[in-house]
Amino acid sequence: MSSRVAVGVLGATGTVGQQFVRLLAGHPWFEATWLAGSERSEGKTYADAANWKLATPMPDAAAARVVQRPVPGNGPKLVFSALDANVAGDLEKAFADAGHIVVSNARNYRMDPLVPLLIPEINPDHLELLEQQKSAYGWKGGIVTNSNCSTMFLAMALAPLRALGLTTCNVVTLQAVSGAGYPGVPSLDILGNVVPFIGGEEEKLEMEPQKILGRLAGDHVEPHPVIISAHTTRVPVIDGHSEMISVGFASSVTAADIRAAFDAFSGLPQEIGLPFAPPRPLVYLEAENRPQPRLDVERENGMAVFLGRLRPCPVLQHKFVALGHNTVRGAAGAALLNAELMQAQGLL
Ligand SMILES: NC(=O)C1=CN([C@@H]2O[C@H](COP(=O)(O)OP(=O)(O)OC[C@H]3O[C@@H](n4cnc5c(N)ncnc54)[C@H](OP(=O)(O)O)[C@@H]3O)[C@@H](O)[C@H]2O)C=CC1
Ligand SMILES: N[C@@H](CC(=O)OP(=O)(O)O)C(=O)O
Repeated sequence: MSSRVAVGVLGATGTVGQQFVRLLAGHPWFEATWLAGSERSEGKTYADAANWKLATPMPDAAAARVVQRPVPGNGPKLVFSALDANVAGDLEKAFADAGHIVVSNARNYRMDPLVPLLIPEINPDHLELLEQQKSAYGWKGGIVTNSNCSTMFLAMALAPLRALGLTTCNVVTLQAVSGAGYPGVPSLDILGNVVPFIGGEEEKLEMEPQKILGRLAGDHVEPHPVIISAHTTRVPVIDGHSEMISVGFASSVTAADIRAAFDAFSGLPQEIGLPFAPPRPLVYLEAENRPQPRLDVERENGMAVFLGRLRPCPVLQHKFVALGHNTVRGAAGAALLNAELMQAQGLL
């Protein structure tokens, strides 16, 4: 019998769900024993239900599992959610109510004041909000979320700059098509093209980092005061969101200060050696034409954020490029790291 903790995946058949299934197959602590989908998939084997789009083969154990109906109370205590946001609100709440710990990718509860919007390298203490959920909402379980994928890479890059007096940020994203799920953006809209609109994305990029970078003050998070302006675009890249970031500070900061802050950035996952923690959360690439999605996004198992091209900005003070894997560090991998931290802290 396996000594790994049994876990479930809601939305296991989708783009992010498939990354969960792939990453969990080799996980040292967790074992996916329960895979759930919509009515479309219920009762089929995972092999028949999932339109597998990853370059690695579908894990054998998952292929043979029968996809379940997402009924609260069924399945293991810990469930990862890769649910479509149209249904995640009601379903995740019902699972938390029934005693499950829901570690979610969906946007529905990210800005709930009592739900941790967790990046373990930045705000592990925000997990203390789980206790408040129990008393305020009466849930027997709880909900922890990871951020929007573009927010993830921006917040990771900005976190070490707080100590330098970060005040303002302008970000322009170039987001991969896998961010829109499957089948996602029609090929005739995206091939040879750039679409300068992703619904709701700019609002999330402007608000979520303030909560993530904020300070836990008893029963709530005081948002970090950084002001962010975001432009988001969809580009014909398969995996990997690039971000062109400019930053301003309360007083003059040198490029050397920023590089030192990037290079020194590390957190609790690295300190306690969580299985999915990248050795360095931020990896600065020296070449003048990096990071690039095709060359860099799969490095470090897709769990690090790659930075480069730090240079002066004549409008704010400095500018640089960031890149991250949107369905790994921006979604399934981030949720796995969140759950690893919770397991290490005895919260599961
Ligand atoms: N793609 C990305 O890069 C990122 C995505 N996210 C978020 O993660 C979530 C999943 O995204 P993604 O994988 O791209 O989406 P997909 O559309 O690829 O997958 C959606 C999943 O939800 C399931 N589902 C849909 N309706 C129901 C229902 N009524 N009951 C139960 N299950 C249902 C689907 O099951 P079935 O196949 O059986 O119909 C499928 O497994 C979304 O909330 C998204 O916003 C977050 C960060 C990054
Ligand atoms: N909107 C993101 C993916 C996503 O689903 O984000 P969110 O979980 O914040 O809705 C993208 O298109 O790349």
